[in-house]
Amino acid sequence: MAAERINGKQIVAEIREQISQEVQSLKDKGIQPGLAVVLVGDDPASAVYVRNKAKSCADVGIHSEVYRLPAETSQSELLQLIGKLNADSHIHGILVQLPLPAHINEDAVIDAISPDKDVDCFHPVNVGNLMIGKPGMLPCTPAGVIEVLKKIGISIEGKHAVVVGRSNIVGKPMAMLLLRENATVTVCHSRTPNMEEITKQADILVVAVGRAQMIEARHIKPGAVVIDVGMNRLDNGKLTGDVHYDDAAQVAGYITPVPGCVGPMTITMLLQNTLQAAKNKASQA
Ligand SMILES: NC(=O)C1=CN([C@@H]2O[C@H](COP(=O)(O)OP(=O)(O)OC[C@H]3O[C@@H](n4cnc5c(N)ncnc54)[C@H](OP(=O)(O)O)[C@@H]3O)[C@@H](O)[C@H]2O)C=CC1
Ligand SMILES: Nc1nc(=O)c2c([nH]1)NC[C@@H]1CN(c3ccc(C(=O)N[C@@H](CCC(=O)O)C(=O)O)cc3)C=[N+]21
Ligand SMILES: [Mg+2]
Repeated sequence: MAAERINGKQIVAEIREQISQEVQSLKDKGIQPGLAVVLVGDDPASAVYVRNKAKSCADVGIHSEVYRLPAETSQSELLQLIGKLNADSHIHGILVQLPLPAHINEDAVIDAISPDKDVDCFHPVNVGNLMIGKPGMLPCTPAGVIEVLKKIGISIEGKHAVVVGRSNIVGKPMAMLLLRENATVTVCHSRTPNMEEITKQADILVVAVGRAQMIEARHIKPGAVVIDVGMNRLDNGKLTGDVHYDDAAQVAGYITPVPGCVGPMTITMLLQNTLQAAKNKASQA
């Protein structure tokens, strides 16, 4: 039996409709949520994401500003801009697009973002709060994956969730969010020798590796939910995930397409975090 393709567009549209309404009611109180996106250098993939983010903000009524800085921008210039955005009362969220050029220390940049405005949830304070289960900002890509599972009615509690990849951006926070939802979680990575044996036990398999189409039918338990976070550009210019879609779809119960699900969900969670940051500030005032 072929897997059900998860309709990301529909889920994204539903959540964005709700965000729009909440943005409007904040605006009625005189507050417009604002997001600043900072892009250093001219990586073409990053430029596409940054454009998508700005357009998505406009669609739901969030103010956005994009700062495009040349690749040779110094770390201190970047830190100065972050300081200015931290102090700007119209800006509730700050996102510095990663990766940064090699001469800039990413940790120093992330540390400089005010945790209240850290809509990526990359700042150590927010990562720590996530780890100990305190309420706060949630990381966009992992939060988007949890939303997708909930929207399609998959119960997470008690399931064996396997995450492939352990980056600070995706794999590690993904494992933490699944654990919060009471899954039993296993994390695989490049030193996992018997990966196929482990992925085959997954009821929910989340793949975030960055290797085009590496996960095939043989890695998947019949009926499993397969969530593909990967974004790989092929030589022909097409985007593809870390999962071999056609092969995996023969075995999986549900599967997400690339493009069309986790990417747009990530941006939707960014909008949600920006809205939340604006609401938090309004309630403090
Ligand atoms: N849709 C979206 O919004 C987003 C998509 N992405 C995409 O997700 C993918 C992963 O991104 P990111 O987490 O930043 O990538 P990283 O390169 O930071 O991490 C990749 C992880 O995969 C592991 N890995 C590498 N090779 C293998 C292998 N052969 N078998 C098992 N594990 C392996 C690495 O292990 P080790 O730690 O041992 O090196 C590492 O933990 C990329 O395609 C990226 O473009 C990323 C962010 C957002
Ligand atoms: N500080 C920071 N925060 C991030 O969240 C962040 C980052 N840096 N660096 C890069 C990764 C990647 N990422 C994506 C967001 C949207 C799509 C997206 O919209 N994808 C569309 C297609 C896009 C296309 O057509 O190229 C889709 O999957 O349908 C993809 C990838 C966020 N990231
Ligand atoms: Mg760097």
